[in-house]
Amino acid sequence: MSMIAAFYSNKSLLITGATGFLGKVLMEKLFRTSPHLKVIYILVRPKSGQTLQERVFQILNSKLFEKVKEVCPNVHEKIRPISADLNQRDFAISKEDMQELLSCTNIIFHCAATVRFDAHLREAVQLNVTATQQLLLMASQMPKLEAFIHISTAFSNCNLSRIDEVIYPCPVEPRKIIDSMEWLDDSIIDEITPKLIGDRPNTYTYTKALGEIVVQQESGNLNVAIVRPSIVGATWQEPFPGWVDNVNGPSGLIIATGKGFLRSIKATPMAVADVIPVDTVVNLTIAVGWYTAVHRPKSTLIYHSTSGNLNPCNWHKMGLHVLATMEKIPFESAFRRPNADFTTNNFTTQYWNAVSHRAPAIIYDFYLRLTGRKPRMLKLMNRLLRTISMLEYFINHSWEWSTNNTEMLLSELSPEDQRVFNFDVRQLNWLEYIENYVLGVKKYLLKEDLAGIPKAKQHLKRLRNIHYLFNTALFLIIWRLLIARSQIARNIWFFIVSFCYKFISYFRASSTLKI
Ligand SMILES: CCCCCCCCCCCCCCCCCCCCCCCCCCCC(=O)SCCNC(=O)CCNC(=O)[C@H](O)C(C)(C)COP(=O)(O)OP(=O)(O)OC[C@H]1O[C@@H](n2cnc3c(N)ncnc32)[C@H](O)[C@@H]1OP(=O)(O)O
Ligand SMILES: NC(=O)C1=CN([C@@H]2O[C@H](COP(=O)(O)OP(=O)(O)OC[C@H]3O[C@@H](n4cnc5c(N)ncnc54)[C@H](OP(=O)(O)O)[C@@H]3O)[C@@H](O)[C@H]2O)C=CC1
Repeated sequence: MSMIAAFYSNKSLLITGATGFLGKVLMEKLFRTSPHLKVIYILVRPKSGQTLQERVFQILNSKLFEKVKEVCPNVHEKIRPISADLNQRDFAISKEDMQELLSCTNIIFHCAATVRFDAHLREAVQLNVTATQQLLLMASQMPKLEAFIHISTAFSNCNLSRIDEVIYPCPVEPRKIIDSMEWLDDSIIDEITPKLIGDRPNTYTYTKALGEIVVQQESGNLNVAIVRPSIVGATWQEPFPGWVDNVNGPSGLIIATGKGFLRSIKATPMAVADVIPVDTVVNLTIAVGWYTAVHRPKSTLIYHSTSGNLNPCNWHKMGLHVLATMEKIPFESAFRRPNADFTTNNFTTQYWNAVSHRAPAIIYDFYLRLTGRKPRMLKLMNRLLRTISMLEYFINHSWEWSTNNTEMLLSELSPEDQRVFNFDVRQLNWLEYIENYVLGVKKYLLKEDLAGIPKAKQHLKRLRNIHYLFNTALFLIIWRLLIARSQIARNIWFFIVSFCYKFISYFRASSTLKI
């Protein structure tokens, strides 16, 4: 029997960000391994015209939760959605709900965040720092609380190249930043943002670092721990391989590559691609919840959920694996054949962006116009290039994360727990993982039927022929223009033609002689 699964039985948990990528996988695993847990409170806001109940219904009826419904048929009774907006004071939670949360919660998993790289500093501070502070205040009023687990990111200190499982200070105290956001207007915030974030690439990583300091400073007597995942990817094993439901991080780039939009990218091929499967992160998080509650470490422990130092894979290898998989499992209706070259400096990046990305988009838009349709490809391409430019920082640097606490925790688990809550990334086979990832993107994100693979392959063949035809036509046109204008080109042309003529004559003569 798993000790960790038994620990969560009969417990009341509170999860923020449960409707997000990581939160859903966390809920799924908790229900599947501890079907006797009492309740999971989730803080949810109404969104896209859906009520809380509709959002929960949609999650429970997704493929991700199919296995849960077998082991825990009354799962819908065990999820208690609480209307909350983490941007509001007291999260806009009703008095009754707040009372219930305060008196019943045993463990908190704080996953909610804005993960956008372009979030305005005010918005990022509100969600990633102030909301964490408020949640800690709530937690301090919970008599039954056993552990508070905060999800941060391994990139919160990405301005350093070697990162230990410790909290690093920031030059300006989070409390001062929180206060200043209340009275500074947007234009001043815009002006000071670059100075505050310093050598970090965006407000996301900066505010996640501030969030960690808040956890350390304001946790009082609570048992707290921080989990820092790196680049979270599709599931490795559970509940089934390759599950993913948003385009963040690598998933969007896999789509862009498979559909033939992304053909080159500025990346350091030998830099470590620190991707970590979402189920590995979730297993570690659940184990951390158990360990923090049961062992009550004296200080706040940080756990890195990274792959680089235990099972490294670089971007070059990953790119090759992705492309090789796309040969076998192509995506439907690709714009061009999947291919991806690495560029290493700004000049070649600009050149290939013009030649490989914008030029084909302009030609395609011209074709759309000719056929009476609205041009859209250049706009789409420009948005993609903007997105890529924001991700570039992470594929052009390498980091070394120590994983002492994570390895210590693994050694503390019973063999059964190591199996049920496996977060040993050394067992990950990258080739197999990437194949399942690409397949998962096709099935769960693009919702493409596998029966369409032969047609997709046919389409790629057609694109290859168009590519050859286009290149031949282009070559002939350029050559014709050159011959018309340059004596050197004419001389070369006559030389080639006479050489071919002589070669053919010699070949004919020798074959006649043999007869
Ligand atoms: C095992 C996987 C291997 C991966 C290999 C990749 C496959 C390529 C093979 C080819 C070989 C080349 C290999 C090169 C290396 C690949 C790089 C791999 C990824 C590196 C990712 C680094 C992430 C670092 C993570 C740090 C960890 C964290 O803690 S944060 C969590 C992650 N957060 C994010 O990822 C958020 C990033 N997104 C944003 O901030 C915003 O989306 C935006 C600011 C970029 C854009 O915002 P905008 O308002 O314009 O609109 P939005 O609605 O959000 O999206 C606009 C359009 O862009 C598309 N989109 C969004 N994200 C991505 C994406 N990651 N990749 C591609 N496209 C993306 C989105 O669909 C929208 O499309 P349209 O509607 O059609 O315009
Ligand atoms: N994905 C990754 O690559 C990585 C993620 N992380 C961390 O993991 C955690 C989870 O990330 P991930 O699941 O990918 O992110 P998602 O963007 O998928 O999910 C974010 C969650 O936060 C919720 N949320 C956002 N704003 C509010 C609000 N105002 N009130 C209530 N809820 C809100 C969202 O709710 P809603 O559905 O209503 O929008 C959603 O449930 C984050 O802390 C992130 O920093 C760390 C490293 C890498």
